[in-house]
Amino acid sequence: MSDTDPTTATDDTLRTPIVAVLGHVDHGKTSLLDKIRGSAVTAGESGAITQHIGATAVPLDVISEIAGDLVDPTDFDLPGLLFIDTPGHHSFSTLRSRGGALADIAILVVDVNDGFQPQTLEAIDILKRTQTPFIVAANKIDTVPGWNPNEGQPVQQTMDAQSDRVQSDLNEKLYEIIGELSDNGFSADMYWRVQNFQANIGVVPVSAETSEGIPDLLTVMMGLSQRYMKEEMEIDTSGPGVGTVLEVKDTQGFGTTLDAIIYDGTIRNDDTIVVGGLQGPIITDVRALLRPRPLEEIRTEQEFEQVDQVAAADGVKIAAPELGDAMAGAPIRVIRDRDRSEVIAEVEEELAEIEVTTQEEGVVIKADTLGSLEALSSTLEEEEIPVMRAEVGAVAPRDVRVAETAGESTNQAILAFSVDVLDDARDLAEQEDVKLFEDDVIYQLVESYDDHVTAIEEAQQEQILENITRPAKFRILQDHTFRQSDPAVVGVEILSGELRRNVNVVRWENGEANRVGTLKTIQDEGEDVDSARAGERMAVSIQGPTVGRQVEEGDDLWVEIPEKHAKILEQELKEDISVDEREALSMYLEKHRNRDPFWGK
Ligand SMILES: Nc1nc2c(ncn2[C@@H]2O[C@H](COP(=O)(O)OP(=O)(O)OP(=O)(O)O)[C@@H](O)[C@H]2O)c(=O)[nH]1
Repeated sequence: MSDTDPTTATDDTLRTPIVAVLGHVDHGKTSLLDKIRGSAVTAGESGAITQHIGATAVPLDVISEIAGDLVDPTDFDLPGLLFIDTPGHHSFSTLRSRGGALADIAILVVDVNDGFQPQTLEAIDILKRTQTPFIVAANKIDTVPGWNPNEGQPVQQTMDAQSDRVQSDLNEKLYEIIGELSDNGFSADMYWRVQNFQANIGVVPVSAETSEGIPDLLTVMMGLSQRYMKEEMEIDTSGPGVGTVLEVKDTQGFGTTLDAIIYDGTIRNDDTIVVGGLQGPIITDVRALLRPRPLEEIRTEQEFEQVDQVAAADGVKIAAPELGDAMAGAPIRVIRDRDRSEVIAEVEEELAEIEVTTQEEGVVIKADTLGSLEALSSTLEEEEIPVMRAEVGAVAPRDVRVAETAGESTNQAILAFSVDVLDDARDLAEQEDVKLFEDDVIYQLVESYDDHVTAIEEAQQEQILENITRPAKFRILQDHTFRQSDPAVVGVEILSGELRRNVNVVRWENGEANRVGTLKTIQDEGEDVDSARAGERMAVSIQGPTVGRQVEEGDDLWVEIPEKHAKILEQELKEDISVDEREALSMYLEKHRNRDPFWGK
């Protein structure tokens, strides 16, 4: 272990704040992280920046070197910042700790040209829900037309050096971002105007390309943590370690291992730990704690070196037996001198805390980590989409078997978030007509499911409409009786609605609807047609009446609508029928309701 690495010094009582980077795709999360790492490597002496599992630690002296005049290291006693290496809110929601987000603070990256995009909003929702303080990095300022880059400079300095037009162009874009933040319930301003970072979101213009504004970004993050989070950073680093599983993976020579972030206490290479697993807590003995070798030694035999212990906050790879069932996003707790059952109970509680509500009827959801399962489930809850089964892991045939049992056809679906679908599960799903939805973006996953539901509902609606008698009113034309009876064939004009074949026909007499017969065919100039619309004139055959007796030329006739159909039409399908039909329906209902006010209700 290097002495200059503050994050592993066990006598520290203030731990490193954990920073996550979120934002819309391509807005520059990875570039920004790379730039921070790169600047740190350049600024620090060799070895000052250590490789960690899943995270990059940037110590305070390196930050102050990058930030120059902006930071006076004597103002700070926090050891630096620990940046989580995998950007994006997917990893952010995986990175949970007891009671919320693992990250203490976040950077929301927004492309100045692109402004707020769907994933920006999704990230904001997650930050709100987890109550994580954040600042906004308004990225790509170097792309403003006419921009004159000043590599690595503080942002106000480089902005002042730009032409008036460039300055006003950039300001306009920045104010748009501030406006969008305010639309989402956050009061925000340029960071140098923000007095109270708890009440206001600071916007830091940066370029991940030219490093302009990077000094400011680090300064603001450091200041924010020091000012508002110092108390939360006060931990007993010598206590038993507490952490979160980032990833479960095979490591050559060590079998299944856990990449984990320890956010409290210390983990030692002879500790017994409790880890959240698919079937409940796993109790196992640490075999080795691994961290990447320093860069200069990387060519030597092994990628990892063993360490005796790791203190919060830090990333570590844990090798131990029986980790096959461990879940990404699950808690890890060291037992050491604590009561074993108490620690197990704590892990159980933490697992139970991850809220995924399931119901008897609903869809099946699968996700790669507990955190993402929780995030997906909460999105579905907001959308009122019921979930029947929720699990971490790849989609397997038994998931299809479960989905198949859903009563509603819309629920015979599996929503798979960032997980594999086993080949035999895919085949089975196709065979059993269970719909599979796969995506790495929650809102897109939910959107494609929604589209599917809409399509099913529309098809069902059409099916219902097809089997329902639709309203129409028509008049027998004068001098247009082609045949008097058996069946009567007369010329008619459709007055309202759409007339179809094979319907019963009524005539209103003294407030009563009297059935006169069944309309069998409709002909347009000698050709059979299925229907006729208002305004059209047709020849129709009606089985039952004799013209001159039950019906007369000039009579107004109506399609007879069964009461049940009338009710469905009025209550459920009103939006799906034409204006014309709606008009015919309301006249028809009115006639009935003159006699019986509750008809069709
Ligand atoms: N000119 C300029 N280009 C940038 C800047 N930051 C990022 N880019 C470019 O924008 C593109 C996307 O950047 P990434 O860092 O991959 O974006 P990301 O948000 O990590 O994207 P995902 O990981 O795919 O979600 C890349 O081509 C970068 O080179 C910037 O400040 N200026």
